[in-house]
Amino acid sequence: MDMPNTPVARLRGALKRYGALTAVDGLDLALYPGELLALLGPNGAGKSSAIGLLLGLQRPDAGEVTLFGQDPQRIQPRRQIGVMLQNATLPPTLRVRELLRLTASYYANPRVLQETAELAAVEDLLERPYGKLSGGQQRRVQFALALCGRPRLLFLDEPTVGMDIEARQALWAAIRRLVGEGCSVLLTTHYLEEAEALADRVCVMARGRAIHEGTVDELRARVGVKRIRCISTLPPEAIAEWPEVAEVRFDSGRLQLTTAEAEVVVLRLLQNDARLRELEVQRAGLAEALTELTREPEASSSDQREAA
Ligand SMILES: Nc1ncnc2c1ncn2[C@@H]1O[C@H](COP(=O)(O)OP(=O)(O)OP(=O)(O)O)[C@@H](O)[C@H]1O
Repeated sequence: MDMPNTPVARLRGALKRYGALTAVDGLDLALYPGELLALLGPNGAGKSSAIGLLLGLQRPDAGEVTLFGQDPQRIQPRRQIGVMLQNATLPPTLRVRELLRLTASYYANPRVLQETAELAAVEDLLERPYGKLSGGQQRRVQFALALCGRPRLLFLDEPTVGMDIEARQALWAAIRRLVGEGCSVLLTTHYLEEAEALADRVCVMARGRAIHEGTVDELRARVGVKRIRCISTLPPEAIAEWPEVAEVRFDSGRLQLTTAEAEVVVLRLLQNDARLRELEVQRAGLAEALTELTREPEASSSDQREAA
């Protein structure tokens, strides 16, 4: 799939191992100017490791990593990014105003302090020592620090953890505004509604790899799939031939069908099997779909991945 622009951040066949564990397993990922890409996936999928590679915090064992077309450890690309990681440690005695001034001084063309404070909704926290703030307030300050340098690219690793609903929605509004100004954003989140609210594109990771990439609508379309369970005398091989049926399984005496057209399939089942019993139709939610997408395929493959 060709995109017209050059990526602002890119991983090509990136591999990162920690001892015997492969955290990032030949990952290709590209982020384009002005887009918000959400990186989704279960705990340990490799999202933070992928961000660590893009930030130059870790070096890949194989593959290529570029930030604005350059090595991420070089100062020029680093000056154009803002970062909000999961475990930020900041000096607790410094006041928020001081932290913002200090961080802004690293950038060539930072925002004025008032604008940063307003964007991140930290105006009322400016005179408070960082260490005395609540968890949610500290996250807002970390967001302010990430955007104060007017970055072209923002890395937001689970930015709204610990925030109440109001703070979360204010942060979403701020992110939208930044993207509207042309800033690119790489976001990781476990809140699917956050990805739905913000992302142009999502990349679902599992076991260090990208297993699904596309728009939120495309992910939703996969979610649109329903599961039908029933006890039937119809042979599974015959049902597998029905055009609306994507998958047939036979498990503990029950048929389990996957389909995007549940009503049509239910009708055919009822028409063809007068003795059909225990019919159930389940819709996969977004969270369920992600679980489905990222399920460990075989015990053996995870054993291989973590083999000592
Ligand atoms: N510094 C490290 N040393 C050893 N193993 C690590 C290190 N960092 C990450 N890992 C392992 O690499 C794998 C990927 O971890 P990573 O933090 O990238 O996942 P993640 O998708 O960001 O997870 P989460 O959603 O929990 O933040 C995990 O199995 C983790 O235990």
